[in-house]
Amino acid sequence: MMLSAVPRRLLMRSSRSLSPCRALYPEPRESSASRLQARETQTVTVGSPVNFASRASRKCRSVREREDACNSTRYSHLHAQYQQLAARWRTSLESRRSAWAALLTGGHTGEYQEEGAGHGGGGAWTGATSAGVLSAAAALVFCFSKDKHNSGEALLNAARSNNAEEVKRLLADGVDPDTRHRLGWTALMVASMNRLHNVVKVLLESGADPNLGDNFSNVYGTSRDKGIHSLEVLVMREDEFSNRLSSRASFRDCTALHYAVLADDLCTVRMLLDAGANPLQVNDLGHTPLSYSKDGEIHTLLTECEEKFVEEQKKKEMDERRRFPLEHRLKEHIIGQEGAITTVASAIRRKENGWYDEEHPLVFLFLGSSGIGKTELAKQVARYIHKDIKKGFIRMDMSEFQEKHEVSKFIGSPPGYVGHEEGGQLTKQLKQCPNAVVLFDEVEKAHPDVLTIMLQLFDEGRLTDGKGKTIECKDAIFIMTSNVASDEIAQHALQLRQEAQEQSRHRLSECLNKVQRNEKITISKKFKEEVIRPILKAQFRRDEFLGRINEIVYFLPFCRSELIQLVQKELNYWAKKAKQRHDITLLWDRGVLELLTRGYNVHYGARSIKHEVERQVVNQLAAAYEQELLPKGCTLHLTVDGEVEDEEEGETSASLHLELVEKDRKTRKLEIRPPINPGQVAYAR
Ligand SMILES: Nc1ncnc2c1ncn2[C@@H]1O[C@H](COP(=O)(O)OP(=O)(O)OP(=O)(O)O)[C@@H](O)[C@H]1O
Repeated sequence: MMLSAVPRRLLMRSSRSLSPCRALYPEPRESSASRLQARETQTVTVGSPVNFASRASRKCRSVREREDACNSTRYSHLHAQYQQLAARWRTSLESRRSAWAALLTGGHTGEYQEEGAGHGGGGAWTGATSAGVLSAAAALVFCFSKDKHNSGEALLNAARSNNAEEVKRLLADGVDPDTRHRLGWTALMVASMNRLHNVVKVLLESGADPNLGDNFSNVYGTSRDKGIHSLEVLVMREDEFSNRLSSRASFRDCTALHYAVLADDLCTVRMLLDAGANPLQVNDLGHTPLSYSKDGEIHTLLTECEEKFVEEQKKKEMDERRRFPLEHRLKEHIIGQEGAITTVASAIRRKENGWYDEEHPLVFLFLGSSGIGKTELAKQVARYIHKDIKKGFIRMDMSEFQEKHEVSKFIGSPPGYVGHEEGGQLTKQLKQCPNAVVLFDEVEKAHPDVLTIMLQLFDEGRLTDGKGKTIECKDAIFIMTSNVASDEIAQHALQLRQEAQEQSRHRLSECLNKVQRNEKITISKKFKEEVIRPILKAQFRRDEFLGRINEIVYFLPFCRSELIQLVQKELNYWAKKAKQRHDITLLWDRGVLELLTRGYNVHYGARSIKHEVERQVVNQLAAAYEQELLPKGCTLHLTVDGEVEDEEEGETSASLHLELVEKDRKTRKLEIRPPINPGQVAYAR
């Protein structure tokens, strides 16, 4: 059932509960015991929030019944625990109330007595004390506690007791307005739930964040997470937060605004919205504050604010996109592949700004050899669009759908067939996020029937699963990757680079000794039409399939400067690991980068660089570590023995070795015993 459908009825208590903290409330003319007894005789309607809310007392009652029936030791124990807790909380609450009362009235001189250490912390004062006998000094000692934890607790207590002056004073003393209760909520949440307007105002003025979410889930979940008895959690929640909320419903990630709406408090809702509370923020259950509002002023206000907020957010995103274009973001993660990045970013820009055909989803085909950044680019696009990459990125390995019967794995089997209940791999994930970035990896391996389904998906922007349910996904982005024609593309790119190099050499050789390479190349239209299109047509056999692809994106082999960046990235990765795991600082020369680029293999792309670094550098580090040659906290210098020629061709006798940097900055070559012998590693193209 959608919680939003019945949130208020289930989340809020319509009458007072019979929990231990209720029995402790200082209602003057009735003793706690008689109240507890009276409440135990109340009839509780099954399924109503009252019934729902009075679990602690029901537990207590059931304990007694069972005790009478079978004298079970287990339940006597629970009962005893309950009694003990109730007594402890009575003492604690009464003393706190006394302290607050003393503070509020300006304080009286008198005496106070502290209970044994470890009993209830700062608030555990003797239950015999009352507001009258508590001295102002005692109250001040209680509230002026210098301990950070205690002052955070004091803030929460002051907020709960509607003591705005004390809240102000504590905040002026430097207490963090966003301090959390040990069960997860903040003072602003407490004040919002309890309609304490002055406290809300003071907290917001002091910079309390209205968009923080509660870490408290429900009584049982929190009890499990924190390792605290559920009764104690229940008592704390009722006593120190609110007794009007269900103990079962989850409140994780509820903001102060969610609570103000639950409390039906227009004034607090206004204050929070004015202070920048986000009306679109969802809690753990995916509900915005609006889902908890009744029809009326709060509902209207929140609806208006949601619309305004969406507009503002759009504006902000536009500004952000202008200041930091998608191309720049992608280039932070992807080395080279400028053509691919520009093509993809331009298509997404068209979509984001409303310059697109909203009837069809965006479809890309990424072509190029292995390990060259196709998957990485798809992931980065998903991260940019969705932030939450887990749901926003769907990856389908199309080699799993090579057989005709595997179509059912893709979209689910029809009723009566095996696996009908499970649903399809694609449809299940698309249902969760219909505007996801979907990667169809190695699409050339898919069975033609699967391609037919994909064509329907690309063409109509919707998909019908085995159960007959239709998923609308016109806003999704579909990316297919393929290694088809990768050799031709690589060959063509290398040829273009060579030609560009020749031209540069020709132009510059007269004035420069070293030729400056022009490494930017563009795949020609002629090559795409005459070489690539026929290969794709032969592979996919259908013009309409190719016709539905918005952009065919070409990924090219890495040039020299890109290889240097890849090696640098890899070494940075290992240097970070060395520091984190072993407190070792790793440094290297430029020559090391040059030498490691020689491990590049055009068929394996960036993966070949990763493996080369592992072989030549990480192996040495691991062996030196094993042989205890690396003192803790040392600095290592990775350097090259021999000359690394600048030319890409030919062999070199150069090799890598590790040096230990001594305290006087002198270096000492590490003698790593076999099997690692870097001197024997020769680099061949
Ligand atoms: N251009 C690049 N910039 C940075 N890292 C890259 C680049 N290309 C590949 N890598 C790294 O190499 C690894 C493999 O890359 P990726 O998965 O994107 O390859 P691919 O092109 O999809 O190859 P395949 O077709 O084999 O799946 C990843 O760890 C990725 O980070």
